[in-house]
Amino acid sequence: MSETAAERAAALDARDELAPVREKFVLDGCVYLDGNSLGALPRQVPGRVADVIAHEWGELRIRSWEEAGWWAAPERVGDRIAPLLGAAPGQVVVGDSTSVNIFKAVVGAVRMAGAGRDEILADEASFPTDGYIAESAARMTGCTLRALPAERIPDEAGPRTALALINHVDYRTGRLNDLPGLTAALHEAGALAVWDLCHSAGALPVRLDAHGVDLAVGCTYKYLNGGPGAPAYLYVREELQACFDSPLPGWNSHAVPFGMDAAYAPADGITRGRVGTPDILSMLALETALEVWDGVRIEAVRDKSLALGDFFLECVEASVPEGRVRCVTPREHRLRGSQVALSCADAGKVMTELIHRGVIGDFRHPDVLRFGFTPLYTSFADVARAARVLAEVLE
Ligand SMILES: Cc1ncc(COP(=O)(O)O)c(C=O)c1O
Ligand SMILES: Nc1c(O)cccc1C(=O)C[C@H](N)C(=O)O
Repeated sequence: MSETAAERAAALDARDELAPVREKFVLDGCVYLDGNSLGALPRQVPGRVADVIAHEWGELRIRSWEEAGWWAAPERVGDRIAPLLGAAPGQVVVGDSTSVNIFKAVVGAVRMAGAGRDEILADEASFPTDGYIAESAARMTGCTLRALPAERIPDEAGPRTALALINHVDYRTGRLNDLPGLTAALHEAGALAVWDLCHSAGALPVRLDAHGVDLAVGCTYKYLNGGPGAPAYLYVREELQACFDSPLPGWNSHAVPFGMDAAYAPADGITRGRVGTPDILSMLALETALEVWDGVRIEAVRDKSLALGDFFLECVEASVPEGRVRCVTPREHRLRGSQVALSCADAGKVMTELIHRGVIGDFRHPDVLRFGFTPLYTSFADVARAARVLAEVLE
């Protein structure tokens, strides 16, 4: 079997249009399938960060806010991410963590929703931070919070619903939620759709503008390879920006930040999603990391992601002893993100052993082995090797 799988992998790699992109990353002899938690390092980043430190900080110092473009970086890098989200320019701003942006988006959406809308719906399978922040935002705004399965939202959204906060891809199972359908159902109910794109941005086409998404957030350290703690982003649809009333109106979001006025006046446009001084070193590392996307079609990324997942599942089925793992990721393409999650007895110990043997995935409580596929650098050979090593560990 392993020879056949290796041969098939070689044939698939040989006709992969994204194969050359792998060379743009620093990788070692391991099979790295944890890019859905921390993306690999793009080769260009260390040199750029060294230059920012030595030249822009070391020599230009304070002048860099203007001369090196530091001040405008949150909007500029936002515009660099926007095409990957299917967003026209001027709607994405980079900064803060995803958790902080969830807070801005949820409170901002409640404030936009208007009188009588005092209920927040939240996808119950969300990454925990989404639920924690939504709960606090609900308490602060006098709303009630109702957690429910995402697919119940069309039936449950009603005249009191201000918004629903939904994860595009479930971090644990890899299930892809129906962004167009759920957004349309929320609009039908007069509510706003707020999406967390952490596990979809850079892995599949999102098409925020085309589907009329209201607000969205996401991190940049997974499929966008921005690095540990890289700043997150906030999307506010252009038509809503004039009524976006940020709950964190820091001076960077002021219409005249250097006017130092005691009274707050929000900037126009997506700039009002900013808060305080941006983390420039991380922001510029991210900007450089995004260069790996030059010339890459997100549709090609999606096709390869699904092919990698299909191939992994085939190899696992052919080689892992029957009954040792159960796939908790939907097989259907329309329901799948860019990872495969396998439920397995002693999953924590199994993952430790996989990592010891050079296959890096991760373990999620209580029994899930997660394998993330980053089409820019994951090869079919990686996937065949991961399945083979998994079979060896489980034998
Ligand atoms: C879906 C989702 N939302 C939010 C977060 C947390 O984001 P942050 O640590 O940037 O606040 C993560 C992962 O860490 C996540 O997977
Ligand atoms: N953000 C992380 C971190 O700071 C440390 C370890 C892991 C993470 C993650 O991103 C976890 C990830 N969101 C997940 O899907 O589980």
